Amino acid sequence: MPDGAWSLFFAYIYKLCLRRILTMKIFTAQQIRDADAYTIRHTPISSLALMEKAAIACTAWICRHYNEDTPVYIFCGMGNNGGDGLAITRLLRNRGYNAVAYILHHSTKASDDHTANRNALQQQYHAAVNDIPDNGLLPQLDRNALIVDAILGTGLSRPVEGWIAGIIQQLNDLKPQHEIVAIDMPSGLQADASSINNPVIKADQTLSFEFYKLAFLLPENAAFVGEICILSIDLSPDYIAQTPSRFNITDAFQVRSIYRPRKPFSHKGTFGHALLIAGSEGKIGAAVLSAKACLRAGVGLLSCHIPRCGYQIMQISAPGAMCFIDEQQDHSSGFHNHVLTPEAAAKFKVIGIGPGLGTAAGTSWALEKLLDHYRQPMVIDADALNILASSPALLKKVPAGSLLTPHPKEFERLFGKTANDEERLKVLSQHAVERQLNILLKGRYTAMAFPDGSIWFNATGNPGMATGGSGDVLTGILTSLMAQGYSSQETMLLGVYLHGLAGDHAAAALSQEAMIAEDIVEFLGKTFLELHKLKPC
Ligand SMILES: NC(=O)C1=CN([C@@H]2O[C@H](COP(=O)(O)OP(=O)(O)OC[C@H]3O[C@@H](n4cnc5c(N)ncnc54)[C@H](OP(=O)(O)O)[C@@H]3O)[C@@H](O)[C@H]2O)[C@@H](O)CC1
Ligand SMILES: Nc1ncnc2c1ncn2[C@@H]1O[C@H](COP(=O)(O)OP(=O)(O)O)[C@@H](O)[C@H]1O
Ligand SMILES: [K+]
Repeated sequence: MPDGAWSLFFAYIYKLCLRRILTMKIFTAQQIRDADAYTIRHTPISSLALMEKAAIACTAWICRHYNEDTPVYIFCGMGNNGGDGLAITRLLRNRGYNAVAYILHHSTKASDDHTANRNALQQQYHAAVNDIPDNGLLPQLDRNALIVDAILGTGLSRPVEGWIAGIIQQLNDLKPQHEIVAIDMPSGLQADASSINNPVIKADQTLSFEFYKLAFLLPENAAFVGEICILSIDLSPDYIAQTPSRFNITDAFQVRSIYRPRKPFSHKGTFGHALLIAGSEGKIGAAVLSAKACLRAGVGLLSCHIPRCGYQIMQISAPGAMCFIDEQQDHSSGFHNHVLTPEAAAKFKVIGIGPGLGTAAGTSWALEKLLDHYRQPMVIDADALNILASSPALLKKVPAGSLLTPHPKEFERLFGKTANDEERLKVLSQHAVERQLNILLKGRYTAMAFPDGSIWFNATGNPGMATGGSGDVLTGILTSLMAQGYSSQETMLLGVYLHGLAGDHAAAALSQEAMIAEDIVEFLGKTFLELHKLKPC
């Protein structure tokens, strides 16, 4: 290739990487409007052309997923979301689809781009434009038609009510005979606030522009959002780069830039010695899963503190791990002895505690003693969290920089009930900031809150991981990465991503149903290889 072509190629790859990094940001509805306006002001693209770009991307997606025989009904509002719908109707017609637009007059004034697209559609395909009167009655729809929801997008300014709410209800009632594809947002869903008890379209698929919206990542909105596809419409990279966002989503390139491949002359001392405190009678499996994950995620040395009943089980299941055997048969109560002096504590790069630990009185007592002496960041999970939840004074003693990994029930025990998911995120972040802790809240999109107030979501993982022991595996991975010298924040971002991706590989090989927590450990190897192959951006 000539030199000029190479530099063009590299510029293209750089732009691609930059765009990937930029679109990790989750903007508010207002910031998205600003991005839109900035792009129109600072690049040679008009607002109508931007709408056309959005419509072209949606049309291409629809054509890839539905054939020309599918009747398409497009319900359009009076704003720019409706404008998108009208443009999509025209573009689908151009491609031979029987697409018809229905306009809902929820406002007396249409946006300029809505009007321009209405005129363009009417001029080319007069019969494709219909108005729905405000009696709120839906037209008769052909069987198995596709419904496109372009009623309301990020311009939603209040909960939907009245006859528009009635239309949303009627459209939802048409499922499952008809699938619904929402443009940008399912109508009625607020981008940045809870929509609990509001009328919202229940989309099977949401085609959204440029960014994930916060609402898409909240469990309470799962029934509205369906599958998500983010379509790029080339909003200004300058605006995106210079605009701070509190919420972000991790991606492969970001975690690749955190991941540090091993240097040829490194030795087991380079990768740290971790102490894992886990297991009680009947729950030694949790300790084993965690230990195996810790070893597979690359720790240099691993010691496990376990009750007497777990000794043989651990040595046989995870021969790579060393064992400290507690005096107690069925639970651990002497693990604080490892850290009574600073010299003893310094032996371990990190302590991971919790999986299957139990909440016996002796265990709670030892945890209190441990927290009295140990000031390094720890990884705290499961029963260790339950013990902390029962004592606010103990929670205060957790060393700054520690990682707390509650699932929703443990979170509620620790920090109390909340009215909705948005409020729960606020509480999550507030505790991370005030206590200088890194706290994740497990789920489909695990939310990770950091002491600087930022919240990162993870998108890897699948429902196959909803099986006992998956969380124990995560604790092992996080403990391992901390031991290897990753910072608390790096550990969380990288560890949660790897855990989910290993789960995705396990599901692809074995099915979501048949995969079990051990399989997440088994597929960590494939996951590291995949990460290693990526070039950091
Ligand atoms: N930024 C981008 O990346 C790009 C964005 N694009 C698209 O633009 C969309 C945003 O468009 P938008 O700003 O015109 O808002 P939109 O969602 O159509 O709603 C506004 C209308 O709804 C009304 N209204 C509000 N609440 C209501 C309620 N509860 N019940 C009833 N009515 C309600 C409000 O009227 P009013 O409040 O005055 O009554 C107004 O008429 C975005 O989602 C995307 O699809 C792409 O085209 C290109 C690039
Ligand atoms: N539907 C899902 N999509 C993605 N990840 C999931 C899903 N269900 C569970 N997980 C992941 O599996 C893990 C389950 O953890 P946890 O509930 O603590 O399990 P356990 O206590 O049985 O070890 C979490 O990391 C969670 O994010
Ligand atoms: K919509």
